[in-house]
Amino acid sequence: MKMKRVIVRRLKMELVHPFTTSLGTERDREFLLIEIQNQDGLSGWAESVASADPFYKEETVKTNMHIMEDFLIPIILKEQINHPDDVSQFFSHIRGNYMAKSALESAVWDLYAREKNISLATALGGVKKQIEVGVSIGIQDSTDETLRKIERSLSEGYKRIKIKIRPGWDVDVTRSVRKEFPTIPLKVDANSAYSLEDIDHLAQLDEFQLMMIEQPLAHDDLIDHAELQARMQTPICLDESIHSAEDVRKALKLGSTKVINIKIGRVGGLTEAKKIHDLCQLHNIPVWCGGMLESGIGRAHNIAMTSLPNFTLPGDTAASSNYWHADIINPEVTVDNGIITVPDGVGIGYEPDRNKIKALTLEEKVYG
Ligand SMILES: O=C(O)CCC(=O)c1ccccc1C(=O)O
Ligand SMILES: [Mg+2]
Repeated sequence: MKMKRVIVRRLKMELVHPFTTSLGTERDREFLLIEIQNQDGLSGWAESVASADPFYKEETVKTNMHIMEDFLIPIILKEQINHPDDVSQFFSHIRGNYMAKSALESAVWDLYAREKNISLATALGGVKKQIEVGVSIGIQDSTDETLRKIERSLSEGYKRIKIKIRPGWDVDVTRSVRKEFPTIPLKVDANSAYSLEDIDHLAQLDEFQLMMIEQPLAHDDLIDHAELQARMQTPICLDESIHSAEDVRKALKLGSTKVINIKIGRVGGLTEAKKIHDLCQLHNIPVWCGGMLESGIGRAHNIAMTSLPNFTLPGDTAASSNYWHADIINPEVTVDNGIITVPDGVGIGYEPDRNKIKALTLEEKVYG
């Protein structure tokens, strides 16, 4: 592969509904969209899941801009990349900055699949033609609103429900949900809102036959999660704590987790995501694809990755219309009775809509 040009666009898209977690409320998403062009005029696309604020993880749109411009893009333009797996090798001496690396690497993956005239799912070794998806429901103003939102999602066919929790909005709301919906696949996500001091409180969640509790403790912790897991029956699923297959190896050794949420951006790209998938498969640890309120382009990468065989639990990849008035791909991502059909078109399988992208672009930088 020979990369000719990298275009970084900064976009802002307004969410259909505000999304509240223990980290705060998001009303829109500002993010970087990457287009990498080769000599033959083909383009590979991806987005960075870094947001404007460093609340979920350290990275932001601005730190991504800096790392991409000063370190990563010069590598993409200079090195001979024979396969997308090479990219993470070329990036490996740059510490951290997973989301920035992932955005560029994922665009190389899309370009690679387009050059080979195959789908990204096929390029990754995907096997599933259809994937099951659930929905992530933010913290609402009242329990009633939460119940109504869940009811609507279930009527749309979503295969499982995740609700966000935080101190003051956890055991009681979960009890109400369970009472109204005794048998639905249900899980909760705390986004690191608790500490081991809350161990007795969190253990009350064992009453509710949850599929899992996602990232209850600190964003960078493995040790305390192991102590909590020893105390709770509900499986712990790590999100924020996992950046690599190495992190997964350590978490399994410690007993910190029984399920892994894979987010391509959080682990530095699709090559590392595949490694985590394979390692978990080897250890009979189920994985599922997390979400970061992506536009259609990041969503398309998530769908391709979820076609790998060990994505056995429904992911957070809901329909475009769950987030956006109008998405930036054609067609939009649609969900039929909780199922997305993995596109078999070339690359990510959805066409980026240049007119819509242009209308949402606040800034554009061209390299090469
Ligand atoms: O619908 C989605 O994209 C998932 C939303 C979600 O849960 C989330 C959104 C932003 C940041 C972190 C998380 C999370 O999974 O913890
Ligand atoms: Mg999470």
